[in-house]
Parts: sequence; structure tokens; C-alpha cells
Amino acid sequence: MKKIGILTSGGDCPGMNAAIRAAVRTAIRMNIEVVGFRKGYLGLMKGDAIPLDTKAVSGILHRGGTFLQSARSPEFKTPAGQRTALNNLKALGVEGMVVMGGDGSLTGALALHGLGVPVVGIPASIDNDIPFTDMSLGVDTALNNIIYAVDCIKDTASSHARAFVIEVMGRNSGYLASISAIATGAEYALVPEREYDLAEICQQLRARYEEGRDNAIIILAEGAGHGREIADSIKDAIGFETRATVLGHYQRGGAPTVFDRLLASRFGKKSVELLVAGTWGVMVGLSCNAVLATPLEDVIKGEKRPQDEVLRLAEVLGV
Ligand SMILES: Nc1ncnc2c1ncn2[C@@H]1O[C@H](COP(=O)(O)OP(=O)(O)OP(=O)(O)O)[C@@H](O)[C@H]1O
Ligand SMILES: O=P(O)(O)OC[C@H]1O[C@](O)(CO)[C@@H](O)[C@@H]1O
Ligand SMILES: [Mg+2]
Repeated sequence: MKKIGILTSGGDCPGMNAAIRAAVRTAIRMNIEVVGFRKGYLGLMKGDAIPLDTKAVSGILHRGGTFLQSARSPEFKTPAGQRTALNNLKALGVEGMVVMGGDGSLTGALALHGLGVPVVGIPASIDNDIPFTDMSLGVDTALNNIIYAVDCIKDTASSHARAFVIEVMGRNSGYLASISAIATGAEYALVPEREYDLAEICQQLRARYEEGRDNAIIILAEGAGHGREIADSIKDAIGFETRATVLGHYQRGGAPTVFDRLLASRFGKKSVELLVAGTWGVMVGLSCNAVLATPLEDVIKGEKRPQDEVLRLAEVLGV
């Protein structure tokens, strides 16, 4: 392989830059040229590629986001969009692709693989909703962002005797909500994977209030309801004031943690090694601290369930 391409797609996340850097450095050591497609599949369909050498990827390891930029491009889901991308790859002489992104982007990678393009995927999404990897890139940094915010909110909640509903991201996954609730000692984590009964929660909060515990933190996964609606709907039933905070895109930014920097470096290096070795149509993933490859087909068909151990831990700790 003489020339490969790399792109970042879907929601950006901390660690994408570090993974690009590792992939480029690995490729250069193997005398392989690298180009970066800007704005994910949009750039692939436009043929918007820039050369990536050591200099192009210097000074980016510690920066959040992705310097190649990212996008959601519905056109790539169509056969016409994919054909255009394929023609661009041929015209540019790109022989293999590293695709970094969430479940949607990896579905796109599988489509490229189906068209005969050698491709390796890197799971990168704060949602941690991708199976066959314990952690996706960006999750650890997002969790650290969340716990910083929750700790701050706890200070003001206790000073003012208030209950806060804090809405976190995750799309259909409750991973960010359940882990951050455990890590901050929150009273509740409301997640899409587990039914909850607001009336029962109100009763428990009221009883706590009467015992003198007059503040509470409820972490709500965005896939399990709307923070402001839930805060409004419980305010008359619990005896103390409520407020809602939607953490929003703050969660997705910032310098990657050491965990994400290392994971990104391992994923970036391994993805290029797999491309060169001819192991195509796979995604790199972390399993028991080893970096393994899983066929994209299995990844896309699979489902990421919250670990039983995490759910039990939350239960035992009263979340
Ligand atoms: N079924 C599909 N076939 C081909 N391409 C797809 C498909 N689904 C998604 N993609 C491509 O991947 C892009 C990103 O997908 P999506 O918006 O679902 O984000 P994601 O990669 O899951 O990341 P995140 O969930 O972290 O934001 C889409 O805009 C589209 O270009
Ligand atoms: O950045 P956008 O397009 O508003 O998308 C937000 C979504 O992206 C994510 O941050 C990552 O998939 C989700 O948690 C969230 O629902
Ligand atoms: Mg996704």
C-alpha cells in the first residue's frame, strides 16, 4: 500500500486528533503517504483531501475536536454518494481508508468495504454505544467534563437546598449518565435502558427531604427524557425547589484525558498496521486492555448493552 486516507465523521470527540497523529506517524514509518479528507464523508464525496505529513500533525495531540473537521452527511447513505466517493478515491490513488467516528460512520465504513475499499474503523463517539470495544474514543474525557460540572452543581444545590436534574448526552445510551452518577454520588441516574417511575422517585425525594436531606442530583440521559420537563414535573411533589441544567456540547470538547490520548495512539497505530497487513473491513476495539480487530459487519449488527456489573454497582450504591 502506497497511499492511504483518513477521515473523522459524526459528532467530534476528544482524542480524534491524537488518533490521526498516531495513524500518520505509523504510516510514514512504513513509507506510506497519507491524505486527510475534510469534514468526514462530505470531503470524501467532494474529493477534498489534504496531505498529512509529520508537520501537519504536530501540535495536535492535546487538542480536543478534530482538525480535519467532522460532519453528518446524509448523501453518503445513498448509492450515488458512495459511488462518487469511490471514484474520488480511485482518482486520488488512495488505496485504503481509516474511518473514525460513531456507529453511523462505521456503517458508512462497512458500505465502503462492500464496494471493495480496504477500510479499518476506529470507534470514536462520546456515546459509548459501539459494541466490541469496552470504550470508544472521547468517552473518558466526556465523563471527566461531566463530573466536573456535576461537582460544581452539587455545591450550589446544597447551598440552596435544591434538587437538580442534569441532562447529559448519549443519544440512546445511558452510559454517560450511569457512570457519571456513580462517580459523583448522584441520587438517581435515569437511563433509557432501565424503566423509571417518577412518582416513586418523588416519594423517595420527599421522604429524604423530611429526614433533612434537602438537596439531590438526578442525572438524566438525553435518551430518557427532557431535563427541564422532568424538573418542572417533580417540583410540586418533592417539597424543595428544582432546577435543570442541560450540559450540552460542553461535554464533547476539551483536551483529551491521558486515557483518551493513549487509546487514540493505540487505535491510530493499529488501524494502519491492519490496513497494511490486509485485515480489512474491521474495527479496532479495546477488550481487556488489548487492542483487537472485529469485523465491521459484527459491530454494526451488534448491540452495546450496559455492563451488568455497572448496573449492579449503581444499585448497590443507591443510584
Ligand atoms: N447507513 C449508513 N450508510 C452509509 N453511511 C452512513 C450510514 N449511517 C450513517 N452514515 C454516515 O455517517 C455519518 C455520521 O453518522 P451519525 O450522524 O450517525 O454519527 P456517528 O458516526 O454515529 O457519531 P456520533 O453518534 O458520535 O455523533 C452520516 O452523516 C453518514 O454520512
Ligand atoms: O452535535 P449534534 O449534531 O447536535 O449532535 C448531538 C448528538 O451527538 C452526540 O454528542 C454524539 O453522538 C450525542 O450524544 C448527541 O445526541
Ligand atoms: Mg452514533
